[in-house]
Amino acid sequence: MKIGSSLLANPDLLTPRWAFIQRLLEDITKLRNDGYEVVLCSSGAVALGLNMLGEKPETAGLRDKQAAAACGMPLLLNAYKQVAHEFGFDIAQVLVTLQDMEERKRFLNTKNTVHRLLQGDILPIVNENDSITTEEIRVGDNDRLAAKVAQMIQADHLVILTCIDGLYDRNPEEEGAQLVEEVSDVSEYIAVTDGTSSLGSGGMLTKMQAANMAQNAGCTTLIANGEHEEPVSSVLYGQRKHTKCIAHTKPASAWAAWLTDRLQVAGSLVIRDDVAKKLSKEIDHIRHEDIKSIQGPYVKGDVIHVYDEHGEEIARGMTNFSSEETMVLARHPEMPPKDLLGYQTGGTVISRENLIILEDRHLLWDSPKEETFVEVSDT
Ligand SMILES: Nc1ncnc2c1ncn2[C@@H]1O[C@H](COP(=O)(O)OP(=O)(O)O)[C@@H](O)[C@H]1O
Ligand SMILES: N[C@@H](CCC(=O)OP(=O)(O)O)C(=O)O
Repeated sequence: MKIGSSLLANPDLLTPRWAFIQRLLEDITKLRNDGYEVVLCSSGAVALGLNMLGEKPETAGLRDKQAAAACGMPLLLNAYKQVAHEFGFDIAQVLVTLQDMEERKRFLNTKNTVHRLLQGDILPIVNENDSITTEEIRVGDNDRLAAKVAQMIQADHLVILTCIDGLYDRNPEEEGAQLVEEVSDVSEYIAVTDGTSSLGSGGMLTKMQAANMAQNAGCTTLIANGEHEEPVSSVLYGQRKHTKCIAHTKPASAWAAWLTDRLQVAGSLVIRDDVAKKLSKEIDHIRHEDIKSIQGPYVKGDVIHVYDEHGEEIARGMTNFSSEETMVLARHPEMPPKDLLGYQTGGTVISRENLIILEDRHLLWDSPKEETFVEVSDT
């Protein structure tokens, strides 16, 4: 489950909302007794740390927020620790960065830690390590981070608690806005997800993106207002209104889900239209001679996005070469790759087992700006 900042910090005083934490952990105790394994993804560190620095949410910059997270994290965890103690269980903190989710080895390492904590009956509390992340290398919102965690542990449900009853069919401030109770295709709602609460980071947009990632991994997302006596179980047991984003009946494998549903784009390729048309039918990998242009820099092992010549995203895959190496290979298709790179290689840029062709179920990313691509034909 994921808990937004405005539920954990008093929006005016920026102090912990003890009563909410009490209700939440009491409810988690009940769920644990009912046999659920719970992982918590908690926001609130930045909001709770601002007072110590004399900063306000509206005016704090990135450096202020990095420092505020360092101030607020112990306050947040202390609150959880104290209340969990009352209910007779232990908590543990798992602080992660973007790379821990995006790099396969680190992802699996984090997964082992979370599983070991669950085995020990300890409640893992996950958050981004905001103090050491910068604008370019951060997840930035805990909605998508929670979806990554759900994907990691192959969760059945992701419950996102926020300050509103769920997704509305238009700006919730607009007259006549209606709660959407069930969503299959989240792409239908991306256009109506503008804006956040005063303490929030991603608003409904990142909740929809998170729901899509979870769906693809076979996990149903429930988005609900946290202001309730039994904030989570009442949603999970269908006792009050919320938004349910239904999991796909044929979820991707753990590998395919990790590869496809990502938090940041490392780089991109544009491939020739004739190859793009045959992809998945006659062609199942990408070779250096298929490439029209490259957007880097990226390194070997990064997951890159593949576009056709019209800017439509068609696949994602783990690359066998850095962007520099790919360019060298693509510019000299007539030469043996071994001679170009100085080591034995076949020149396949994305191998079959590392290439996922996108389906309707995936939210597509906009093509990066044209000027950021380097044409293979330019010398
Ligand atoms: N279509 C929509 N339906 C519901 N909320 C929306 C919608 N579009 C934007 N929002 C905004 O999303 C906010 C919730 O997200 P956010 O502020 O990030 O909360 P949290 O801190 O819980 O993540 C709501 O307060 C609302 O202003
Ligand atoms: N990692 C940040 C929260 C980021 C975030 O997603 O906030 P929110 O939109 O309130 O869930 C923190 O602990 O303050």
